[in-house]
Amino acid sequence: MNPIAKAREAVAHTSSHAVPGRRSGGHDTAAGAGSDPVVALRGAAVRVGGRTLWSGVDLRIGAGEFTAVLGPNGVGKSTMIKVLLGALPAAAGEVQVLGARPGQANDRIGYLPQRRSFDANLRIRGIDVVRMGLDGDRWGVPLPFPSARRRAARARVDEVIELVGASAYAHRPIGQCSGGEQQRLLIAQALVRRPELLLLDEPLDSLDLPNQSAVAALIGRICHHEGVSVVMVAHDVNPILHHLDRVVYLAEGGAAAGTPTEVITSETLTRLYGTPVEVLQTSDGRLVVVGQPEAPAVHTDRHDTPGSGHAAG
Ligand SMILES: Nc1ncnc2c1ncn2[C@@H]1O[C@H](COP(=O)(O)OP(=O)(O)OP(=O)(O)O)[C@@H](O)[C@H]1O
Repeated sequence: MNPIAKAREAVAHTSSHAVPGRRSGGHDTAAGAGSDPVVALRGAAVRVGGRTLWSGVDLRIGAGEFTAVLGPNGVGKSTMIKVLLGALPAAAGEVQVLGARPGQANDRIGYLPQRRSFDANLRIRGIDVVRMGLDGDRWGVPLPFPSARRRAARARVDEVIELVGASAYAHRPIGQCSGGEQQRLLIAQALVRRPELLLLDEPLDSLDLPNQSAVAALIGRICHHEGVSVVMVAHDVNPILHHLDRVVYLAEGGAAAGTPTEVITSETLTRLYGTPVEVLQTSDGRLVVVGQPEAPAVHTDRHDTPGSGHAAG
């Protein structure tokens, strides 16, 4: 076995679920080894376009945790979300989500796909976008609900809009809301059915720094105060670092999971990627990963050059 495969095997066997469950940020949630996991993968692999993106992934994500899925561009982070939703079958191994096969518990999951911006001329209001999370499959058709259920639905939409702090602009056309405002409204849409698990695909992408912090804090509150488990694909871990319970780093040959301080280290990432990786900390606490490899055949829109330093994620 070559040294890289050996290193990957070592990481796959020690890190994915054997990293001790010490908590990072002092969030006292019900998560941990004792409770049923919201997500469990065993020996999982995924193939797209005839190529294996990752394989041998063993992973347990506890209930009530805020977990980030990290890794180089093109490693298959968004694809993992698709696997969890049952949109793409695992090529090998076992995958369970909320105790069921992927796709079978989707009515208990809120999902925010990778960001799509709204056309500035779109007249549909923010509140209507949120409402679509409840009855989007019947858009434009009068609700057959009795009036008590209609009132309850309206109350839930108002409640969730208030929860994300979007009351001031929810009646404006969504195309006229800022990127951060649109993202809050989309998070409200994903929350409106009271999901137990929220799957978020790069929700901070293309937001400016203040909005990244504000939306990260909102997601942290939704997780730790509302008790919704969150699995979030992130390109940069720094805006969410202080809200996270766990991180999962994906690599071609496995995954490393644990608290941020356990996983985002030179030693763990060097073992995972089988190549020297250095984790540096700036004076303001930001993490910078140097030397993390690019996955092969990735798209090229926002990639760093291989071997260059970039924010952890
Ligand atoms: N249906 C498909 N057919 C062929 N290749 C695909 C398909 N879907 C995804 N891919 C490829 O699989 C790889 C992983 O894609 P994915 O979007 O999961 O990566 P990612 O880790 O989320 O990347 P990024 O950080 O750049 O968003 C990419 O190289 C992508 O081009």
